[in-house]
Amino acid sequence: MTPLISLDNISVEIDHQKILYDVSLRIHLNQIITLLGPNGAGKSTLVKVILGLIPCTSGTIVRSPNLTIGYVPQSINLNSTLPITVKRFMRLNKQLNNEDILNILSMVKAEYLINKSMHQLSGGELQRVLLAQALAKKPQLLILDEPTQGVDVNGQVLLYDLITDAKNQFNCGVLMVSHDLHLVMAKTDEVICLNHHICCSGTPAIVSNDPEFISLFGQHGASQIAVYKHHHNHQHDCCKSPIKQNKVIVLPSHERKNND
Ligand SMILES: Nc1ncnc2c1ncn2[C@@H]1O[C@H](COP(=O)(O)OP(=O)(O)OP(=O)(O)O)[C@@H](O)[C@H]1O
Repeated sequence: MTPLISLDNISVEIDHQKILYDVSLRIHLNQIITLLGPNGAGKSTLVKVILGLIPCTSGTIVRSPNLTIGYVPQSINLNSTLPITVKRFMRLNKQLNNEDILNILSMVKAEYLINKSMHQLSGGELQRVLLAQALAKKPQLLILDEPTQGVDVNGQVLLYDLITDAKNQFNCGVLMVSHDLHLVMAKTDEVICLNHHICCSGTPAIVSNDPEFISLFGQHGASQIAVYKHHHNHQHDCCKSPIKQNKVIVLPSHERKNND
């Protein structure tokens, strides 16, 4: 199958600082890729390169013809002096009529927000509206940069479910930056760990029924605990998370509490 986008040996240098080097990846339709790595690893930069917002210093990018990309940014800056309802925000996409807006909002369980001010939305509600706007163009590729920032655990579970539903509905490829390993892994076809270069990648699998996770996240959330397979036969220092070769990740209890 032809990839939606292919990156080959991409490097990005800004002010003589190497932010990315030797990054190669492919994203296909109907595939979810999760990008993880420590702060400052270049994840957002890579996303911007893929979006065409930042040029690469070397390497090649090939996009499939007329590729449509829906993008959910890390955050948006709304002018607090300009009131804007969810409906008006959705209308910034001029091709949408009222029915389209309602349909796409109901897809992300946000139709009840249609007349609410964007400034009054909770973190989870805002992310769902941003997701709706990204989905409104029926993207072939959906890109999300830390979509669960400021969202509580139940909201995170819902958001990842909605992303998976969207992938199934549109058969699109999905690339998301996420730190929510324990929630996102069961939804992910491929994990890429970035620390200025791709230092490891692998395929996750579902683990089990840890009673503590069940009590924290409920049966549904607990079913999403990660297994991470490290494909390389060498070690890197990039992965802050407890990723070991072919080992199950079990988050330490203090991290679980932090995620509460
Ligand atoms: N326009 C820029 N000019 C100079 N340096 C930049 C620029 N954009 C990013 N950087 C630097 O590149 C590095 C990678 O930044 P980036 O935001 O891509 O990391 P990240 O992995 O997304 O981090 P985080 O997890 O904290 O969001 C950082 O050291 C950052 O300061």
